Amino acid sequence: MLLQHYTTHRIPSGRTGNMELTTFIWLAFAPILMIIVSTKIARQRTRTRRSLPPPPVATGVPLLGILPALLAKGPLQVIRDAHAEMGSVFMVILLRRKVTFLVGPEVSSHFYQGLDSEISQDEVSQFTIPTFGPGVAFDVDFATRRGQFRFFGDAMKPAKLRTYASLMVHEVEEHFARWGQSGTVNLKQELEHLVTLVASRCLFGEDVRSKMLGEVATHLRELNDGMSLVTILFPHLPIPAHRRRDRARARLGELFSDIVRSRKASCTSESGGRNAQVDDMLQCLIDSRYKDGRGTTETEVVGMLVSALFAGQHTSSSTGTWTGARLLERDNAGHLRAAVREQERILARHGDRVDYEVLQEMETLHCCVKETLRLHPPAMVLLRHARRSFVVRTREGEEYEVPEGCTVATPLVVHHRLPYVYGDPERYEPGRFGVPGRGPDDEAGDGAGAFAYTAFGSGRHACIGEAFAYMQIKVIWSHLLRNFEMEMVSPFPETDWNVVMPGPKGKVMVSYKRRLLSAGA
Ligand code: HEM
Repeated sequence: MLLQHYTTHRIPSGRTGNMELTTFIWLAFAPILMIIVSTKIARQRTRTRRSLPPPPVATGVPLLGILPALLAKGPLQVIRDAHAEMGSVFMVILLRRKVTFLVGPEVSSHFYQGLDSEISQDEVSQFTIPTFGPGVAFDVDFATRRGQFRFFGDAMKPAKLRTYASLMVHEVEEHFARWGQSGTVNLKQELEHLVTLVASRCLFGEDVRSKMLGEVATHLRELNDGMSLVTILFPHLPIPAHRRRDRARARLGELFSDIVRSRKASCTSESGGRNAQVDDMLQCLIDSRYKDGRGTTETEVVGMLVSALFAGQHTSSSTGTWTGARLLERDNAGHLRAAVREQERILARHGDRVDYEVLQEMETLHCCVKETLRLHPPAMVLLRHARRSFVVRTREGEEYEVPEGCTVATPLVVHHRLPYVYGDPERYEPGRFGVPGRGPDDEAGDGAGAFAYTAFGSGRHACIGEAFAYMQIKVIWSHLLRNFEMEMVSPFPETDWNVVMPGPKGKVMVSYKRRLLSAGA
């Protein structure tokens, strides 16, 4: 039709007519030419990419792959051995599943920054559904999940964090007031309990907190214990830990549904169904709206409460305990002294006031926690699924094509101990983060670039609760440093590698004696 229109009406005779004819031919054929050229370029690119080798594969047993090695040596050793043998990009086969490991900042950018349509969390996170429950996280489509994470993000803005800081201080003071003049405690158990109380107080208000003392903390522990390495492969395997997990999730569902219902009932119709008096995360979640204007359902709010508690509870309490274990290690007496001196200086400046602004000044303590997280990241390995193949280039200049359809893993436990990123990587050295001028793109300060430090993830799925977690741990440890002399009386804890989020294994026994720190210059 278009061609007919031009031939009938637009082509006059003579020179001008010839020019118009030429223009017309160009206009008509240019798109076709462009398509031909771009198809050729695309084919050329595909050919170049196809010629790249896949990552080297670690040898394993037929059918089982590396499973026997995993059971014999544990995940950390298997990953370390494969990394030492094959370098920063390698593949292992686990029960016929291909898992490509990427170690080091140079090969991590697509993992953290790639589009979800190309490298996604969905396929590898289905095992979390029995823990988080229906209607949330990986039980829902991408858009709904992004909406739900936005609701969390709104509840973690600085204005809200300011309110949480004073609630945290109050809860921490109340908890440690129960300690005697001197004594011995299991620090791990103490902090597990305290972190649950603090999180529930800040995020869900008085309603949930009053129930916390009873059974919620126990159920959260059961959820964590029910997420072992076996769970990733067989989330519904009928083992006792999974049965306990399912019972715990069902009970938390009942408890939180009651709370949501009674909170909703207290919302008056004059306030548009909103509770104007309450300003906690529970209320935020109840009031939140998805982009299409839909409100949250009771099941979703309950699921989000469980998810937020689960995401923050074990991660923060184990980081609090590891921070203590590191600072109380004999070799680290100098770092402990530096952290105490910082508290003396802050006392001199602000008296015993601890709030959001004062917490920002605790840089030495911040670096102590950050260095703890480098050595003991609660998320041992982060996972994705390659929906499309992609190319990675190692530090040595080798290129590999990570195949479509495989699982992609970044093991933080190895990644954070690379000697070319962190000098003397096994040493606890909070000062490595304290050099002024180091930007977020050069966390390690040696030019290794972005993705060198990923305790809170990075890029598209970076942790939403990072600032909250730091605040909470700093409130706890500033209080302990100011009010107690402490000594670790059990050996330095080993790591419990059996769970997905490894923490300190066994008891962490600490003796304490009360003191009152005086303000220093
Ligand atoms: C020391 C404490 C914490 C650590 C070490 C930690 C670590 C992480 C890591 C590594 C990720 C990225 C996961 C990935 O890329 O696959 C993540 C994501 C996330 N974290 Fe945390 N987290 C902590 C505390 C919290 C708290 C207190 C909350 C608050 C509710 C929270 C909520 C989340 C959420 C919602 C995501 C998903 C973000 C997304 O996918 O867009 N975390 N966290």
